Amino acid sequence: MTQSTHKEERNSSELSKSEIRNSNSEILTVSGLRVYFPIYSPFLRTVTDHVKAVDDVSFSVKAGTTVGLVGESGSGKTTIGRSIIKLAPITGGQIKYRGVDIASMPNRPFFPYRKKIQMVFQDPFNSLNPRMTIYQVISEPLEIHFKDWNASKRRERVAELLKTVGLEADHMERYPHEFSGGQRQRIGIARALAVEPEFIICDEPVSALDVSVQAQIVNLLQDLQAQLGLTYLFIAHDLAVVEHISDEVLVMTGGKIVEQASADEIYSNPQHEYTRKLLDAVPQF
Ligand SMILES: Nc1ncnc2c1ncn2[C@@H]1O[C@H](COP(=O)(O)OP(=O)(O)OP(=O)(O)O)[C@@H](O)[C@H]1O
Repeated sequence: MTQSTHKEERNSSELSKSEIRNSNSEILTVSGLRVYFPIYSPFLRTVTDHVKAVDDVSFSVKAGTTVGLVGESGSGKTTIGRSIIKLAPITGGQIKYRGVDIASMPNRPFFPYRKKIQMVFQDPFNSLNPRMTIYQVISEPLEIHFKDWNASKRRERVAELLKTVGLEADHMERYPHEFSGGQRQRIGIARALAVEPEFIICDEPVSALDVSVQAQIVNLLQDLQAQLGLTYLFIAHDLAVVEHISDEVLVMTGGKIVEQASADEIYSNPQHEYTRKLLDAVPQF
């Protein structure tokens, strides 16, 4: 990529960020999404059934907002997140990003969308390669998406990203095991931010952390949303975690969305029995 093309790309991404902040339009629309995993019988040597991990799911996410996706383990939350970035095979339905159907898109044209849509994973320790320095971890997506950047430009960007997530620039020479769980999640967030995404799928980003650290990471994500106009799909198994960060909440069980409402409505007037069950599990202080 030439320097001028790169500049144009940065300008257009800055333009789209201000558009995001100023618009309240839908950035992601999922319609009738199905993800069925085949169950193969080694005895019969054929597919005998399917796990309906995601079964006719529809929802949309407005730009600059957070949609919380809540449900118990195995309800299909991660599969939805993974299907948005083509890490899970889509059986049927549509996923539109800014009006373009990305579900049916081959990998090559999907590449620029993959830059706009990033994922933050649950377990920061497992998701970071222990043999890579923090510089290598964060600069990896830069090498993929900004191929014309030289090493000094990448170092500059990594230093800036570390400061953005509340760490020090000289942390880039260290290894993941030298950081606490909360710091490692900050590193995971810096890596996701590296390529200037618009939309971040946060897959249980605080579930592995102590409660006090959870609040710090949720606050950081909220600050970043305000600064950068980010849109989040925030996955959690616990309604308490999504309460403060979500504008809308989707409640999921058995591959289906059973309730969809604003965070306030979900808490004050839950309609579905399963939502009430999840609320009963929220600790009272
Ligand atoms: N690659 C796969 N092959 C077969 N079945 C799968 C695969 N991935 C997920 N599943 C199944 O799909 C269902 C939904 O899984 P998923 O991980 O999306 O749920 P989840 O709500 O995110 O749960 P958790 O919080 O435990 O990750 C589960 O029954 C799971 O076993």
